[in-house]
Amino acid sequence: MRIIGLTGGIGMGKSTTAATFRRRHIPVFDADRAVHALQAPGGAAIAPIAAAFPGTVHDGTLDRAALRARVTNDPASLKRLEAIIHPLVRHAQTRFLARARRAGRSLVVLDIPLLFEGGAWRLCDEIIVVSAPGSVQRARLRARGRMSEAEIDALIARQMPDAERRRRADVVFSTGIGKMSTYRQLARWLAHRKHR
Ligand SMILES: CC(C)(COP(=O)(O)OP(=O)(O)OC[C@H]1O[C@@H](n2cnc3c(N)ncnc32)[C@H](O)[C@@H]1O)[C@@H](O)C(=O)NCCC(=O)NCCS
Ligand SMILES: Nc1ncnc2c1ncn2[C@@H]1O[C@H](COP(=O)(O)OP(=O)(O)OP(=O)(O)O)[C@@H](O)[C@H]1O
Repeated sequence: MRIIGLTGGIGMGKSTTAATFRRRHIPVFDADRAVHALQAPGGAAIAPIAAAFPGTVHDGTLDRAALRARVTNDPASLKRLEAIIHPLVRHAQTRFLARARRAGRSLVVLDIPLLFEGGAWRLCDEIIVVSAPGSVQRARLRARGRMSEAEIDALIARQMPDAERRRRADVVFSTGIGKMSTYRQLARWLAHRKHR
């Protein structure tokens, strides 16, 4: 089974690219979604977060904005949160890979924002990085309207620089032009792989 890593900075187009893989019946592990599931009511991360960040969990429900505010400009708190979340995500990822192997899959995708930082790149046979100009990235985040300009700056600043990610990629999909162009790059890449 070949494992493809899919990563890129926030808003660069990971989810959009992952959706295209899914449409082609290639299973995708979505690390962000796994985090959300762990943090949903009843999720395994709720109790440790409530203990480490008092006041962010009410009646078993996580206040994401409150937790985000706590960790945004506080590297030590973010480290503490990551130390809770990342082992649980890795566990979910291991289960995903085991299930895919049992199902006899030949190709799977790991969609992980922190693919390089978290070490999952080591499991991958090939790595795709999605990349768009910084101005496009910021415009997309602004359009979502969920983060303040300061939160956007802080998040981009603490992520790995785009140039470094591209350097470590086997293939880069440019996602700054339009979705059709990204679909075409992906289709070409998949077609090429089949002949190997
Ligand atoms: C701080 C939290 C509660 C904020 O929640 P919120 O709903 O506002 O954002 P969401 O989780 O949807 O993430 C928004 C974007 O930020 C990126 N991001 C989130 N956490 C991190 C991080 N620690 N480092 C880099 N990027 C991150 C996500 O990949 C995503 O692209 C949440 O992001 C969290 O628990 N983060 C820590 C877990 C983590 O490291 N996740 C990274 C993916 S494995
Ligand atoms: N190739 C593309 N061309 C134009 N717009 C795109 C393209 N890819 C993604 N977008 C748009 O950019 C925004 C971010 O895309 P997407 O959600 O796929 O990024 P992401 O990397 O998964 O983000 P996050 O890191 O926050 O999860 C979306 O509004 C999406 O419609």
